[in-house]
Amino acid sequence: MSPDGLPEAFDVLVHPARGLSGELRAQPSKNYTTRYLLAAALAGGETRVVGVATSEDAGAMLRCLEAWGAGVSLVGEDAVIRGFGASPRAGVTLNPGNAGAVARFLMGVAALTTDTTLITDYPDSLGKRPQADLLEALERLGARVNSHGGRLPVTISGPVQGGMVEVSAERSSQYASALIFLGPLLPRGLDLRLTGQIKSHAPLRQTLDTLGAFGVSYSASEDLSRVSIPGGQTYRAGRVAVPGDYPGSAAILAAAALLLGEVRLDNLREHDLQGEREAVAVLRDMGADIVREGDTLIVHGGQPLCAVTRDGDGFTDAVQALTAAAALAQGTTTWENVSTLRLKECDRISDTRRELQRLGIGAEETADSLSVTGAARIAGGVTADGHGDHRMIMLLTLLGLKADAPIRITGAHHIRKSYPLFFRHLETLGARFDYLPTDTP
Ligand SMILES: O=C(O)C1=C[C@@H](OP(=O)(O)O)[C@@H](O)[C@H](O)C1
Ligand SMILES: C=C(OP(=O)(O)O)C(=O)O
Repeated sequence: MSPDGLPEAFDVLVHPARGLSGELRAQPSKNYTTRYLLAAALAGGETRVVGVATSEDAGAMLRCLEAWGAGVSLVGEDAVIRGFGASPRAGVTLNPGNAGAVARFLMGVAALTTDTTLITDYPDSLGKRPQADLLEALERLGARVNSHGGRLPVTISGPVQGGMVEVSAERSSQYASALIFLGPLLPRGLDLRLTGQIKSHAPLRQTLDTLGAFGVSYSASEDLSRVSIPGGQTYRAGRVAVPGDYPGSAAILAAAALLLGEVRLDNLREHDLQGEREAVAVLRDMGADIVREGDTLIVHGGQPLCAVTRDGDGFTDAVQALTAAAALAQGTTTWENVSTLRLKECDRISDTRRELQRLGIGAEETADSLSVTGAARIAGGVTADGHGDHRMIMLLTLLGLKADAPIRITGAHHIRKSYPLFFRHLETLGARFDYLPTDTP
């Protein structure tokens, strides 16, 4: 059993639900947790990160920072970090699990060390995700890099001085974020030029926001194609509070919109840099009844939904959740400009299309878009493949709640990557799941 009371590895059987009602507090943001923990470690003194996520990705960051020499103690819901500043230990092997952002941010910082090796125990997921754009930028800065054809495992050694460097932001914003975290600690700082069509602006802004929260100065052009960070700075230790998580909450909001009842979701501040905040506006445009009262969103579910066409890049981690709404909306919804979804925990375009089709829902793809034609009903009674991807599992769960007969989702424990209490939260709203232990983690 794991701390959430669920088997270590399991499939989930999702029972159809008539309605969802009740109140929840949104879990802590994944993206801010990883950033605040890293910045706290890069600071000299002690930082209290208030209300950290308990997901596997947060755990991966804590484990790696500790291996590099940070002091880590968990006090209630907070993490207290004693930083290593600009001097992480040399010769350490880090395993960020399946956490892409964690892996990439650590690769950037590894240029402060000698012989940091990053490995993964997810060779079929993180092990396949591309790292070359970041590794080449680090090499151009003077780092020594060994990789497995631009993929993990990689070994990185500094020192690097800094200066001007280009990095492609076409496949992921995480490469640029990694360099931005490194920049202030380099003697010459960084004059970063982002090349290609920049994707995922929102997490980049969260990275810059984090620098600001730790007293680091920088300047950035409006379109983020240039970021200048003066060198020789320090991250200032202190106290930061993690806001609520919009990507995971988007799945709760979509579930609440699809089913009858009233759901109140607290801890979601209105002015937030998480792009997935846009999920609220998208659901409203589809016909959902969502009202905001301060940090609480109130959903009156069961309204008929209609299709929309949107550029999905601004809310990349909410596309799967919104696809559940699209699968039951009238008409064909298209998420455009979402090519980066192919490079996440699974291929969130092709794999999603296949799972939807298997459930009898019309779906089509192009290189950079996904279109979904809403079905009047979903028969269910089938097994769907979770693809080891927490966001695919959220999507399939929502479809199971709306189906006529239960849907079994394989590898549902991978939900713990970002939202360990996802099933528990839905249970408190009235959903019913059977957890079926499996052998293969
Ligand atoms: O910087 C981050 O924390 C993240 C950036 C996004 O990735 P891409 O920049 O690869 O789109 C997002 O999908 C991921 O969950 C977290
Ligand atoms: C893609 C995701 O995370 P990461 O890139 O950090 O693995 C995600 O949370 O959906």
